[in-house]
Amino acid sequence: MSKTAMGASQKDFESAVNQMKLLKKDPGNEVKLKLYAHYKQATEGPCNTPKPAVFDLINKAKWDAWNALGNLPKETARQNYVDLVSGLSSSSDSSSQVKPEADRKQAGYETLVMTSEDGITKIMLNRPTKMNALTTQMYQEIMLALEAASKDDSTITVLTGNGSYFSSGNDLTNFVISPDELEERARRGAILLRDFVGCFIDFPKPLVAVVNGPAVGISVTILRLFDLVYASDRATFHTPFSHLGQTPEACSSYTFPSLMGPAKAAEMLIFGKKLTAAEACARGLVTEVFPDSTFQKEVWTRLKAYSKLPRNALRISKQMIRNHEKEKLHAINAEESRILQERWQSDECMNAIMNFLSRKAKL
Ligand SMILES: CCCC/C=C/CC(=O)SCCNC(=O)CCNC(=O)[C@H](O)C(C)(C)COP(=O)(O)OP(=O)(O)OC[C@H]1O[C@@H](n2cnc3c(N)ncnc32)[C@H](O)[C@@H]1OP(=O)(O)O
Repeated sequence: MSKTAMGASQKDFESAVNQMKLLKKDPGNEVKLKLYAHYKQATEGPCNTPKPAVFDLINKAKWDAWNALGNLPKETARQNYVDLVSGLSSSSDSSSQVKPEADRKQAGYETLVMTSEDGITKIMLNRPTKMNALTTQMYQEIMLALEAASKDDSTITVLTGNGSYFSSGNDLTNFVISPDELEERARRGAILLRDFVGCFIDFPKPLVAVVNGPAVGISVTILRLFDLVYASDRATFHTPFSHLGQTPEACSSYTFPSLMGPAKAAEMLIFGKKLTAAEACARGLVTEVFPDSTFQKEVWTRLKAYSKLPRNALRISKQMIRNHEKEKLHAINAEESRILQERWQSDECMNAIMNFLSRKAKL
């Protein structure tokens, strides 16, 4: 649907509203909130209802989105709504078309960029405007990408981030749900977490993290399941679980104390101390730190040289190291996921997420 000098007509708007009802694929919470806000602004004007109670998570998030539009004119909101729906319809149209094999690989991932070159498969988190915060879709796509990488003919697999962050961890809007959905969503979240971490425990080839910028939460704890961790000196490592009413995951309740000693692990995992790249390297979480100005060049030169080493020897050596603790890691992963399932339903966790969503608290 094209824009006109006058903006979208009422007819365009109504047709977009109807198109939304036919949309097959869930566009995700973020887009749904935007659509809601623009619909309300287009039909009722600026937000005019009382702010919902703090525990009414879903209505509060909707109210915030509508209220954030301020005095945006109805015509502009109508046009924005039409544009949003038009973007969604064209992407779902194109995904339903049959594509040639080569295209399908690229189109398969919406939140990642996956490339293979010089014996290296690179999985890049690609949500730079949200600091590569991990949505449910992203966890699922990372698992698919790891499975594909485990079977391709590359020697090394790399995970990195696009933009200024490696990743800001779990996307906190994953928790924007109504109270009656909470139990079921926590149950599904725990399964997703267990399966996600399980893919890293079982990954059969050398796995390298290229930590291009700050890392938060699960994007820090998962690092101990990599074989090499290269970090820019701009990167920081932050696990603010207690601040979020949550507890450690990705086996870190076991791997961090064994890596850096219980006292240093407690400082990070219980008290949320943020480490610089140099500190993380001193504690054994990072293999090597590079100046940000030469980070990409130095790291990729190093990895290209490693990727020429005998592939099977690398793979077998990695598996020999991992096999000593694989069973234990899976048991710890299951237990941590079970505990988080309970935590996600706690008032402490809900309050922390509400604070983030209402921008009272930032790390
Ligand atoms: C099923 C699996 C469960 C696994 C469990 C894992 C536990 C964890 O990972 S806990 C860690 C959770 N992460 C956080 O608590 C980080 C929250 N984010 C922040 O504190 C700040 O955004 C951050 C310090 C990372 C960056 O601050 P700024 O540089 O000031 O940028 P902005 O805050 O303006 O961020 C830009 C944009 O991105 C959105 N964002 C960033 N991180 C997240 C996140 N983790 N979840 C949701 N959204 C995130 C932020 O809201 C901004 O969005 P807009 O306002 O729409 O522009």
